[in-house]
Amino acid sequence: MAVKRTKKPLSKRRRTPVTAVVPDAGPGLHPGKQSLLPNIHSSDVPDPLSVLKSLTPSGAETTSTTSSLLTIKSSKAVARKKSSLATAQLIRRYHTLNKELSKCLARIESNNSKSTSGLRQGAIQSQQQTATDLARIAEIRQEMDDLGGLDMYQKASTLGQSKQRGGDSSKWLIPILENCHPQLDKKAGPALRLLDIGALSPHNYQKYSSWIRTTPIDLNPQDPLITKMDFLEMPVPAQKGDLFDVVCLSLVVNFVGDPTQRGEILRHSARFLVPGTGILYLVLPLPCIQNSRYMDHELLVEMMDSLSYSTLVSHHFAKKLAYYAFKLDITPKDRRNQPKKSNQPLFPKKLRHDKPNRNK
Ligand SMILES: C[S@@+](CC[C@H](N)C(=O)[O-])C[C@H]1O[C@@H](n2cnc3c(N)ncnc32)[C@H](O)[C@@H]1O
Repeated sequence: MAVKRTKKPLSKRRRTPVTAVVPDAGPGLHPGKQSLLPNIHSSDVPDPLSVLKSLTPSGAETTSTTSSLLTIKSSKAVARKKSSLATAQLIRRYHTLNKELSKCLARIESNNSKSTSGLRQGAIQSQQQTATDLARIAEIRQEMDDLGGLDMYQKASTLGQSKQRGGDSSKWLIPILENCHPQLDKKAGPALRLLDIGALSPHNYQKYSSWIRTTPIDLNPQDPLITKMDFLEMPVPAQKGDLFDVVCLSLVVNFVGDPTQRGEILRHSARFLVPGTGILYLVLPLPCIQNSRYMDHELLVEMMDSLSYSTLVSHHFAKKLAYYAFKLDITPKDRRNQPKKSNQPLFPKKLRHDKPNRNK
């Protein structure tokens, strides 16, 4: 069902930078289960790849001496559960490190600008802080490497996409696209262009290739069919005909450590869509929406409205994930004459739900 939000009068709308506050939560983590997962350190996981391999369902112990089918099944289930926990822990630790890394980098950048303009005492303090941050960055990078780096994170996420864990998130989008394009002849060739950002597999939409043409991109492609590309540096299509009908950001925004960059990714997505019909498909871990002190459904919708996604076509909260489909306005703000932007964030970090068990 399409929910058309009433627009504020133009004079009341703010147009300053968006800072998307999406708290850390690994993909596929159920809010209620988070406290059961201790924070892991590199020393706790000496060789994540072998942990993952040994714990994958196919590696479950099912020897010929196993006395009954029931035992085989339960040992597989236990192995699957352990595998699930190992991947979830790895993903979560990677996210935490990524976020801390971004904070250190942002602080260094801000201290650099302070030390060129500020007072001597302040400059000394900034230099000390920068030295501390640089040392911490080295530790963080080492721990990330020890965990297997982005490559291992992606392998863990791919495991999280496997059918046993609910599959990839493309299936929720398909009925929405069918509803949005009722006249579309699915046999007449791939009429819809879809940009899959942060694609772990190039085959997520293969079943629908008769009517959807997919362009998968990723920072670190796991398949030669995926283009290596940082979306933030992806050039905006020069021709109208090169715009996309769908942009997918499935479990990507929460992956990004820096809140300003999260906002930038969402803002940049609007430049790739066909105005008036283009759909942004946004998937986030459910705790980002339902278990955060700073973010919730209403704030997300308000933020998206400020980025020219004023129509929430549909949303759905599953056990672990929140799915959103937003439609791009017919006249996106980026393509209007805008007054000069202020440096103040449009959505500063503000406490919305002060409850003890909520994510920070
Ligand atoms: C958790 S995986 C998401 C996988 C998949 N989309 C899914 O729904 O399961 C996040 C992916 O986003 C990619 N990513 C993050 N920032 C990106 C950027 N700026 N440009 C392209 N890919 C990016 C990462 O490399 C990583 O592979």
